[in-house]
Amino acid sequence: MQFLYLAPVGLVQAQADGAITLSNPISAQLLMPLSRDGCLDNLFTALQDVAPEVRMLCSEFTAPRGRICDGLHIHLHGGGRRNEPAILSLSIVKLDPARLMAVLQDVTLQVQRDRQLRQSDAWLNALLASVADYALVSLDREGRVEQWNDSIGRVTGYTEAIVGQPYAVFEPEDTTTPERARDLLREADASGWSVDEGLRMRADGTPFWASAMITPLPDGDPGAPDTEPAYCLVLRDITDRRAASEGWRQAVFSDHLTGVANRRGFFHAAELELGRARRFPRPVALALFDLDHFKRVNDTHGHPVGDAVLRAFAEALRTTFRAVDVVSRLGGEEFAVLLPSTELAQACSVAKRLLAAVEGLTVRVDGVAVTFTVSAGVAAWDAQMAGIDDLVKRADAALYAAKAAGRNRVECWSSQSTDTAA
Ligand SMILES: Nc1nc2c(ncn2[C@@H]2O[C@H](COP(=O)(O)OP(=O)(O)OP(=O)(O)O)[C@@H](O)[C@H]2O)c(=O)[nH]1
Repeated sequence: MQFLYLAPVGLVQAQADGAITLSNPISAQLLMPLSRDGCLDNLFTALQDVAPEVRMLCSEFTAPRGRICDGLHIHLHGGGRRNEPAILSLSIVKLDPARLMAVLQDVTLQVQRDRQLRQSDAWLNALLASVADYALVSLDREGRVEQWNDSIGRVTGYTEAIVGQPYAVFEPEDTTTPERARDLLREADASGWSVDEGLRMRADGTPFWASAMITPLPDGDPGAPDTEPAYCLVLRDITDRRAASEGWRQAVFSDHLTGVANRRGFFHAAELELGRARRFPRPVALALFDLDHFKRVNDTHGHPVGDAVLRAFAEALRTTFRAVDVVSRLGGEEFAVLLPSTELAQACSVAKRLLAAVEGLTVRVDGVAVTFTVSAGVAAWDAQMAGIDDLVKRADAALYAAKAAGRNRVECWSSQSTDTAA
């Protein structure tokens, strides 16, 4: 009896003909406004105007007990204003041949929310179906693709098999690091969004230039499982726009002779990378390269052959280092490579690999075959450094040590190499 009174839903016990034998306050609240004469003694009479079928449903239910209806929605005329119920949910159970139990609930808000959700879904589906050059990707907390949709298929060609993969799957191999991918999520957390522009790859291996914007989804529940959607990634194919600005970028940031980044491009990229390393600590290494006795190449074979050697060396750098590494010509026969997310030892071993590749290289131009060697100095970023100039100084000291020790070798920075340089 106490349960009947305290239940958060309307409960009505009635006889087979609808005569009410027991009801709780909530059911009275819900049914009273429906009653024509202000009396509440029969369930069927109370529902006569809004759900006349209930009487018939009960009379046609011939089994001795069982569920007559479940969650039947009753739409009330004129409801929904001033917080009045507009939709009731009604379930009726036949307890035995003589008794019915009805459960009534005001589901107005719930139904409205469902309708709004369905409407949002319809809008989103319409959007996904009509956008031509955007892929709208939901990501989980770890940045993995959470769901596939048509826009992803259209822009990137990926199928549902992409679900669960890190969003870096859209980026060509070696053009990013897991740290870089995480940076964009953290940046989005901190400032509401993050944008990255760069090369992306379709499932069939064709590249396109994309702008990628990540925004955290509102109301993310911090306790939700890691696989729940937590970010929205909007990937836009901007190859056309990029083509228009490419000439300008090339002129400002590329070395005209070798096509790698120029001094300006290097310092621009390095400042960005060190900014990231300051915010989200991770290793960064720098390798400086200087061709050995390059003056002799020019003096012996002429300047055009020297140029061909510089171009061949830049190509060797490009093929040895990862796409995410910033290969640049600082000037003359001096080159620099910035290696994000790389420890000193790893950077030294790649530099050694490069020297070995150069040793096996013969540049043939105008009937002349030229071989050459190169020296390298490698240093690693540490948080005590004021900026990129400090890192360049260290790598330069190591390079000086490599030249002093006989050339065609790699030196990693240590306090001793600083002494040598001094
Ligand atoms: N062909 C060509 N030569 C260049 C270019 N820029 C600088 N150089 C030459 O690079 C040479 C650098 O010579 P040095 O600084 O004496 O160095 P090195 O002969 O390589 O000797 P070490 O570095 O001590 O091994 C000079 O002869 C410059 O003229 C360029 O764009 N093209």
